[in-house]
Amino acid sequence: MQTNIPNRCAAAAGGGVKPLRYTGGVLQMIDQRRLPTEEVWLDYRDYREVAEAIRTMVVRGAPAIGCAAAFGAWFGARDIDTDSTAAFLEQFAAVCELLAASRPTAVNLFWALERMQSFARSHADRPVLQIKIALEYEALAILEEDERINRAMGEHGQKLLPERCRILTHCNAGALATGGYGTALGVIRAAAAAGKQIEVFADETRPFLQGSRLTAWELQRDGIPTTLICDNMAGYLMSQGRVDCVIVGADRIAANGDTANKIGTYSLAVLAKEHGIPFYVAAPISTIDFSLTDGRQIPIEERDPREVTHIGEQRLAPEDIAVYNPAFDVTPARLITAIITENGVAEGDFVHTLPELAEGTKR
Ligand SMILES: CSC[C@H]1O[C@H](OP(=O)(O)O)[C@H](O)[C@@H]1O
Repeated sequence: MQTNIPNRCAAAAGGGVKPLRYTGGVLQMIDQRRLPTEEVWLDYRDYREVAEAIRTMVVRGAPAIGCAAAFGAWFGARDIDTDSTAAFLEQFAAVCELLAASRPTAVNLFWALERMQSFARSHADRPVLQIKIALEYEALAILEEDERINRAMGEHGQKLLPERCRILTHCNAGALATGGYGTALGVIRAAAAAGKQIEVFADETRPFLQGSRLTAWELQRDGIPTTLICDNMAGYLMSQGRVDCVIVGADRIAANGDTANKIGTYSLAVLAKEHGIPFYVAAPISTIDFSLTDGRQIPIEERDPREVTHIGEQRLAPEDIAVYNPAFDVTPARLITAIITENGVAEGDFVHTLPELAEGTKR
């Protein structure tokens, strides 16, 4: 069922729209493929439908994907029909495996599913019904924690910014990519809320256009001055001295700070280095994959060539042309000035400064 419910109140509060809502056992997600022209909310009650929503990018953005997967796992657990805890845990693992196969790069997906499974295992001494009830609350906790984490991240990040700051951002690392408030856009929101004079340049971010369709939409609703540019304009803008820093999100950060993010991020980092512009990554601790020593180990998703050859139904390229469509690239740590998290800002040798920040955080 589709419902058109304006979400002005959240936007007015400067927190941006919340892309997921859970009410009465139904997960409602805004269909991000149809923004900015249509604000359509879709209802989800089944884990397979949630997996498809992640795969087709109804919901996208590393933390938002993790939040959606947590509710998908809860839906799958709810429908398991057994009183045997061992059988339940085995079937629940299969539910999480299907959800994990939806997209490969954003580690938050796997972090959320592992958190749901380890939560279930830790309650293995309880009756199955009690485990199921507890899993619903764990999914809610993951969603509610996410906005709090992003607001803390925003406060740490905004302290890095001068009173007047012209920020270039890529893709959408906003409220739409999270449980609320955003990561890179959370830093921008926090700086604006602190009274700093913020101006944003948003890369359109081909081929899925998260920048022109989502970031521009979010920041316009917040009343934050934003200028949309094509991806190939970023270098010229920097050469004109019109960018004070770059702030982006992340989908997976290796232990040495190498960062996978939307395709085009690496190019921006090289350009920023050339022009002596600070390059910041904003991401929750849950986006750091300490099991990977460096970025070469991060799986990079390749998506449907049609995303490149078409805009909607409009064909842009000749039929049968070869297409390469990696959804992410990896920015080496040496090009990253600082990594902003909810626990503070990591700089310098990330191999040491990231674990220090992560100390004591449920990962
Ligand atoms: C707050 S992380 C958002 C992150 O996810 C985006 O990828 P996608 O839109 O394909 O899910 C992009 O890499 C953003 O930086």
